[in-house]
Amino acid sequence: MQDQVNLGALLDAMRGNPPLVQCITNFVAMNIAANVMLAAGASPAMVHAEEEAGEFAAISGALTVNIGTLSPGWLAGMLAAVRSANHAGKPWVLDPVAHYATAFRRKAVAQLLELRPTIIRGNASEIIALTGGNSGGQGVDSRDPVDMAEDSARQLASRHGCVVAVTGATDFVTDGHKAQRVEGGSPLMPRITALGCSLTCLVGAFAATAPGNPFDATVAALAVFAVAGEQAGAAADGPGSFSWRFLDVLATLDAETLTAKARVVVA
Ligand SMILES: Nc1ncnc2c1ncn2[C@@H]1O[C@H](COP(=O)(O)OP(=O)(O)OP(=O)(O)O)[C@@H](O)[C@H]1O
Ligand SMILES: Cc1ncsc1CCO
Ligand SMILES: [Mg+2]
Repeated sequence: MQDQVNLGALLDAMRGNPPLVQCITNFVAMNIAANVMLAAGASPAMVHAEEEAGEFAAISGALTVNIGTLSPGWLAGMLAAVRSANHAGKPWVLDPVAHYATAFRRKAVAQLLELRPTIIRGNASEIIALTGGNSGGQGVDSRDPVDMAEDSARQLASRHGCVVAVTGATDFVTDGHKAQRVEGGSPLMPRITALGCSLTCLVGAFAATAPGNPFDATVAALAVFAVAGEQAGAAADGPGSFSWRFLDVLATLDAETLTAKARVVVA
């Protein structure tokens, strides 16, 4: 029997002591991800230069690394930040955006995986391809259902000793032993760019709050997105109004509502 994650307590704990999270994310995501973090109650800093990324990781509560708009200089900054986070015992989250698309990305992700991420968060196509499976992904967009990625997620979690989150219509989280699904969200979410990248940063915020429990931290971040996405989606006229409504709902979502509305089930 798996314990229920105490979602409301984790949200209050995160907001009560807003974690500084170093977010190395892509050019597309930087603004929306920072706004999502601030609305949810975390403290993001987009710091990626090789000259300072390692120093900054040492003073952050967690680090997130997203390869969406990769270049050699950024990769050097990512590797410096990850080595420093590992040295300082800080959790770090990998978002392997479209890693299957080019040799440069594949090599970068292999290097990052060797440095043992605490958590990997990706869409179904990305997670399937990380175990060498045939994914239907096109560029940064998933073309596979989450249930097709569940075996890959379990394998990946066991192989790398990390938590793996696959997101989509219903999310799946595993540490290789236990697994849970998070239902909710809105079909409008994949129609706005970089919400997955923003979610990766929020996973980092919860991991900073609960560094000893990356599984619960991941479920909590996904549940916040699922509940806020569902509420924003119910009121939105399309992707544009969804985007601002999502930020407003994130900012007002309280622990009681999160606990009452979240649909987290054992897988
Ligand atoms: N069809 C859907 N219905 C409900 N929620 C969804 C759906 N698709 C995605 N989501 C939600 O959208 C959020 C982002 O997940 P998604 O899998 O789209 O990330 P992604 O593909 O990495 O996004 P991006 O690369 O654009 O940042 C998650 O909270 C996920 O649960
Ligand atoms: C559209 C896009 N291109 C590179 S990264 C990114 C954001 C979604 O992953
Ligand atoms: Mg993505």
